[in-house]
Amino acid sequence: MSEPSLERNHALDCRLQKRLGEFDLDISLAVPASGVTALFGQSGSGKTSLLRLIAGLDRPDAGYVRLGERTLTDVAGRTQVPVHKRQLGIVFQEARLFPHYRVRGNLTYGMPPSARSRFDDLVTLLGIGHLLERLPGTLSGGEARRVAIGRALLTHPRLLLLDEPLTGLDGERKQELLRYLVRLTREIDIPVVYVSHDTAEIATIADHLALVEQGRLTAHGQLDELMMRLDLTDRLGGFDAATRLSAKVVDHDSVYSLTRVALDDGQTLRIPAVDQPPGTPVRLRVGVRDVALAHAMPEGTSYRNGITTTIEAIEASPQEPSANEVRLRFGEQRLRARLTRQACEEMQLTEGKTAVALIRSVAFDSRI
Ligand SMILES: Nc1ncnc2c1ncn2[C@@H]1O[C@H](COP(=O)(O)OP(=O)(O)OP(=O)(O)O)[C@@H](O)[C@H]1O
Repeated sequence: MSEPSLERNHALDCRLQKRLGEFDLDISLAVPASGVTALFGQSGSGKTSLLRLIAGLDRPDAGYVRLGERTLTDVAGRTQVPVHKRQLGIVFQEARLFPHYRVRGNLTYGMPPSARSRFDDLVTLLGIGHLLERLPGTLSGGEARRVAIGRALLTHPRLLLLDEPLTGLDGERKQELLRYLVRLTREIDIPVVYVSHDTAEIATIADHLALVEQGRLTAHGQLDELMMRLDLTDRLGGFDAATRLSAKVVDHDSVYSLTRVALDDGQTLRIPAVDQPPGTPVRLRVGVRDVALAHAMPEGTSYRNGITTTIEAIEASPQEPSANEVRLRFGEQRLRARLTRQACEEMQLTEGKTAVALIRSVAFDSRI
């Protein structure tokens, strides 16, 4: 098996083959050195099997795993570094805490002295300070997982592996843990591999996406870029075709409970109030159906937001015979819209033309 060259900006490189009964896994994956990489795929596509091979819990039939310059697995070279020596923080669906140790003991178990200075910050970040003297049996599912994540991080890992960390939690607990995870992954300088089949969860937390289908990696890259790919609309359909936009808070309008945010080319949008000071980066989500196009900003409309864009591509929607997918560019950012083919024809929309994208204010979700 030939090995692709090791790229320096990757935390982890692997090429793994494994036969599991009838199932055949054959995946090459490079995990970027920063941000959250989501492994996304249907149930049974091979996400957990891949994670177990990376973690060293299973041995591949062929291939290798490298963490930076370090080889963790190499079948040809007969290398298989044991799980606890891999410098990986691993959190599976069940928290797997030591039942007879208090939370504090669970957190400090295996903690190197160098991590002591980070203990207080991490406990605060995960909101588990009030739980330190409790036994795991008295914790809720979400609390136990926060402790498990804290414990994994205090071992000084070079990569954090999270396997469906929100599974089994109810709606409110799920949102709460997701908020902690988003904050945590922004603050820590450790790359994260995040396994999930929940598109809303991934859209909230992930920077990169690896699409796993039937034991193969079928698409891989920045999530925002993949969501712009019209050819993936069907397979990423669960993401409810949308664009994620990065913006910065400019100011607030307390009378109407709106916040004005600036896009990277200076154009501004009004979104439902976000409780963040000016200058804070926010991520916005705009559904493809929440965008309309006009030749110019119309008068007397309920649309509050118009962005001047250039039409980059127009393609027939694979999902709706009556619709076209339109990709628009402004500055360095892009936006997708789904319009009827009839509207495109009547407005004579063609690639390269200027169009104003009209977006309903209420269509924005800020990233927690
Ligand atoms: N030890 C095993 N023996 C036989 N088949 C296995 C074994 N382990 C996994 N499989 C099969 O491999 C496939 C991939 O399983 P895997 O758990 O990796 O999927 P997944 O994408 O993580 O699914 P889910 O989202 O449901 O957790 C499944 O068809 C599973 O039945």
